Amino acid sequence: MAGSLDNTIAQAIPLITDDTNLGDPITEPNQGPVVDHTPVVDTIPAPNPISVADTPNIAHGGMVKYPAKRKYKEIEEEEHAPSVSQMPGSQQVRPRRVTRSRAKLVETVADAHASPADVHANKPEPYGQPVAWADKRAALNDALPYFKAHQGSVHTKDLVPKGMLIDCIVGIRDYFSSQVIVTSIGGGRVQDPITKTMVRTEDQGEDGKNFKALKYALENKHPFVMIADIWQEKIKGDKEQPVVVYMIRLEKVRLDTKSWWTPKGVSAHEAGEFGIGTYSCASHTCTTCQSQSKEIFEQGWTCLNSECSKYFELAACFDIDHLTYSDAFLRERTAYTGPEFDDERVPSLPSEDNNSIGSEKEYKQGILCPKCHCCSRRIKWDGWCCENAECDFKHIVPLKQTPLDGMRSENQKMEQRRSSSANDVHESIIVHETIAGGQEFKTFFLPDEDGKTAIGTITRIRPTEAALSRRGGIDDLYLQLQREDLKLERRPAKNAGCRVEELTSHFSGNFGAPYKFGVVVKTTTSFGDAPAPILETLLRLTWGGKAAVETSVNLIQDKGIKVLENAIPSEFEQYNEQLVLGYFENSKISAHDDGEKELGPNVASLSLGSPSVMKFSPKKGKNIGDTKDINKKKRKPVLSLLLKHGDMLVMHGERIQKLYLHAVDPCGKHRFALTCRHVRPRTIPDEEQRELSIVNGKIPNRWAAVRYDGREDRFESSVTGEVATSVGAIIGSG
Ligand SMILES: O=C(O)CCC(=O)C(=O)O
Ligand SMILES: [Fe+2]
Repeated sequence: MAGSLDNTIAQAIPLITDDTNLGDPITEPNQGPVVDHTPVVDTIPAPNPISVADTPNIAHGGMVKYPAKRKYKEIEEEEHAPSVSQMPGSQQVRPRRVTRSRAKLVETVADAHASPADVHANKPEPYGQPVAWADKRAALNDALPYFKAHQGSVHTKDLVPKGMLIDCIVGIRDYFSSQVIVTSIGGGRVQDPITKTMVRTEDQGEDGKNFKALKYALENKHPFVMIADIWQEKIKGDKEQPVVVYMIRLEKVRLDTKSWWTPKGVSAHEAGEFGIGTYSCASHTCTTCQSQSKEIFEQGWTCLNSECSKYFELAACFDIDHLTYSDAFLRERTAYTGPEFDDERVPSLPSEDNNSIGSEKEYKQGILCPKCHCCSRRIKWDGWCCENAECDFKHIVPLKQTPLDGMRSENQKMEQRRSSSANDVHESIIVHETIAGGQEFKTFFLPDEDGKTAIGTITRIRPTEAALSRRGGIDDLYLQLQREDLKLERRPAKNAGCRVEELTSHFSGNFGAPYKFGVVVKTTTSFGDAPAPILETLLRLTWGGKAAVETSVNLIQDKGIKVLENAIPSEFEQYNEQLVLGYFENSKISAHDDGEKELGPNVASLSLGSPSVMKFSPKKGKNIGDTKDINKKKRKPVLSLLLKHGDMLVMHGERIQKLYLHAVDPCGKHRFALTCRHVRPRTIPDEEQRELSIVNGKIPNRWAAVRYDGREDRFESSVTGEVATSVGAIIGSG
């Protein structure tokens, strides 16, 4: 189906160009006096790796300092980009322009792993500054409300396109000027098994997500830059066969302001800046199908209705690689007839608000640095630092203490909601409840693949009300933690198969022995330098960990539970590491195991603040639980547990980590999870690291002399014999 060339649609999709290499194909000026369809691409200077294209009502305020050295973009190849195999291979007969553009294009692809500095070489200085730019796609996604596509080129919301990313690998006929962009619509390509590049093997259909969204916007006049048209053309496919692709023509809505990427000092004509009505592209009616098509090619008119037998007949006379757009088509400008629209491209900085804590979801999004326009993610718990290494901009919105009553009501509501939900525990799991000193122990024996033999226990320990609210109790611990600088940061997530760097959704910080965990926690603070609430947590979890081991061992004996030999040890190895995770609203930790080879079999965590749901699922291929999904990566959980403020959760038995994954989804605005482990120094091959784990994991003497007894809910000093309900009473006087 050919697009109607008469449609003129206004769009407000911000156009984002990964302009490390913004287009190159049509680089050679037409011969003769007309030079305007030159410029664009090869002259678009692209000062930054990824930037938001200028739209007329954006003010480019302030001077921009560009990074001297730009890292090469870490963007996945866009779906709309052409592949190497689409590049023509043989020498061309026709125009210099095309021949050169092909050479350039091949170069472009070959350059795909070159440094941005090379890619930008020989491009002239731009007229203005980009509204927004970033080194990483993830930063664009985090900072810009109008571009949140982690893969693919078009960001849509409720089926309406909001932003489009055009990357450095361009199509054979792609065209970029100050006012017009012609490019293909992404989607429908597959990876060539040999070259690993994305190739087009067949005609692009109408069912692609991007096509549907852009077509919808075209028909409904949703504001954007402007989609002036969508139509189909033929290009060469993976085996040089002609394949049909959808092309799109984007025009700026307002033509009276200069685009930032226009080369400095060139005339309006050279930059391709034309008014409405100055040029017009002839349309002709097809004698076969009666539909109208514009004369878009320099080589002559062809019917652009792909359902017509005369569609793209030009291809019979010319190699389709040699088709070039006509000057009239490239210079014609379309009047915008859509509604007024808000063209705000610069989101405002989050500010302090009396009704917010500062950990609500809006505080986790990225910012657009007002100094250098770099899209910057919220990496640090305390605030935003510009991600441009050359910019010193910081934006701090201090987190307020979370009100205890609000936090409590979050917990209560969650408990009520969960009490009505069934099927949280798979039938193969043995469950026992015991009470010790008022604390509720719930122990779950996780089965091996035979469904009968236990291989580990999950114990949830729920404190008494008094243990939460008494002076020096768990509520106080939570408030104290919020006053400490825990050096929490979001760190690069290890995402198998994902080439785009993403940060973890939660913030983390490590104390004691260094620990590598799904994410790389590079730094650690020794227990000697750790703040008091971290060490108090260590004492509490040490009791919890030991109590869970004892309870498990007693239950095995008392109830005659069948256990895999040595899978649930009765010994407890003292923790020497604590990982603190901080969760804002909507943060979570996705499925993982804590099965690093350096770790002991016992892992205990304390939940503080908002409630959460922790789920255990069998790993792929393990004959456990519901086996209908046995070969799926994401499997149905066999255990789903509510973790409330003050709950401890102990995993005991290293086989748990081999057979199961766990994930935690907090439901609220602010949560901490503090998890202690035993990192076995002798298993660390590197001498320096081994030494570090011993030194950093050493508990300072005055803390090592104190023990928490959860049954009595009190701290005791083995040196002075003092007993108190608050650890401060002992440490302070010790
Ligand atoms: O947030 C939690 O409760 C769980 C944390 C966790 O799984 C971990 O630190 O490994
Ligand atoms: Fe974990």
